[in-house]
Amino acid sequence: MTKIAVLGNGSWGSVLGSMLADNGNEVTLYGNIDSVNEEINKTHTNSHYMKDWKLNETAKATGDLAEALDGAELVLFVLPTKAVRIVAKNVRKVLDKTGAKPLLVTATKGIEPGTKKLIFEILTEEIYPNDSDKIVAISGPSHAENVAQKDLTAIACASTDENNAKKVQKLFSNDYVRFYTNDDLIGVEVGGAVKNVIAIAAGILVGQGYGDDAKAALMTRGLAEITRLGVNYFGAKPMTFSGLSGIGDLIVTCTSVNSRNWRAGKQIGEGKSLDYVLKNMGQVVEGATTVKAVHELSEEKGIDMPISDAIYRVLYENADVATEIKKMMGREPKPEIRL
Ligand SMILES: NC(=O)C1=CN([C@@H]2O[C@H](COP(=O)(O)OP(=O)(O)OC[C@H]3O[C@@H](n4cnc5c(N)ncnc54)[C@H](O)[C@@H]3O)[C@@H](O)[C@H]2O)C=CC1
Ligand SMILES: O=C(CO)COP(=O)(O)O
Repeated sequence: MTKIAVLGNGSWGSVLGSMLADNGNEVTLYGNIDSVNEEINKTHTNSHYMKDWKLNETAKATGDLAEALDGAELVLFVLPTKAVRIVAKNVRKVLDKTGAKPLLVTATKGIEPGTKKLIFEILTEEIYPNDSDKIVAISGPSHAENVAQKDLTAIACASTDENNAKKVQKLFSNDYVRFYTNDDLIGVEVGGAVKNVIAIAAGILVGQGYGDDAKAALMTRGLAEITRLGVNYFGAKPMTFSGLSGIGDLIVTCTSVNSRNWRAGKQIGEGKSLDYVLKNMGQVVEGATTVKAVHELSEEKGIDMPISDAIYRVLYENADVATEIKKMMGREPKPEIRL
């Protein structure tokens, strides 16, 4: 039995925490909403984030970070990107006091605007400077709603240290979720983060009434720009984007009604404002944050990211969706394969 702290008890944190408890581990969930912590402890439910579902009864919740981290050998970050740095700083303070050196795992999918850092880079900076070997990222086509129902799922677990990736693979795998190790930590994180932007675009196309050809074109060209950014700016391996956290996650997020990014895009395509959509979602829409970082990179580094740039303009510069689609289709002719 491994003692695990899960930071973030929304939809994915609750489901992963419960799954790890099902796998025989001692799990404490940490979250910043008292009523959610109380509900998990009293009725083993989390009705705001996961309707009609019960957590493993041994999983506990707390709003006290030191209590969650006490004795933890593994700390799993399942927070929205915008909360990772602040919580990581607080984790560092606790670990400095106790001297503990737990393995860090991130399930968060995003790029921090401003710094343009991936999640493992934030955790390295804030918790283990110069030692990213102690960090593993998990990413792949996996919706909390499906895993909660024990649907069959496959996820990549990536680290610069093969043994740490294998540790996570062993601890997290069971008869319905299969984990594959991957040595491209960067590529796995880039794929998981940027597909959220493309999923917003996929939703917008549906909201505008476009069909299957448009969806397939968007996903394929979306993967091309994810790969271009991953390889040219971050130094990812191109093959990673043919894997679970590349094409795999792109497929599920661009096609599933469970995707918050896709649902947000669909409403925007139907004419709703971003503010309205985010307020009513009640859960994180990571693509709306990551698109800022991607747009900054496209402008500052000259990386050609036409879909992400158009989504940025629609979300943050009031650009008209139909005009953006027309502009995209009218770009100068290009060869298909180029990095
Ligand atoms: N929901 C899903 O199916 C999946 C989500 N992810 C990723 O996991 C991450 C989290 O997503 P969800 O669980 O879906 O989000 P969510 O919106 O359902 O829950 C977020 C949780 O984080 C907590 N939180 C926010 N700020 C906090 C802070 N400063 N301190 C402590 N707790 C804080 C909230 O109280 C809430 O419990 C995202 O990066 C998402 O892309 C990845 C795979 C699947
Ligand atoms: O990452 C996910 C699926 O793999 C979750 O996507 P959404 O945040 O769009 O729901």
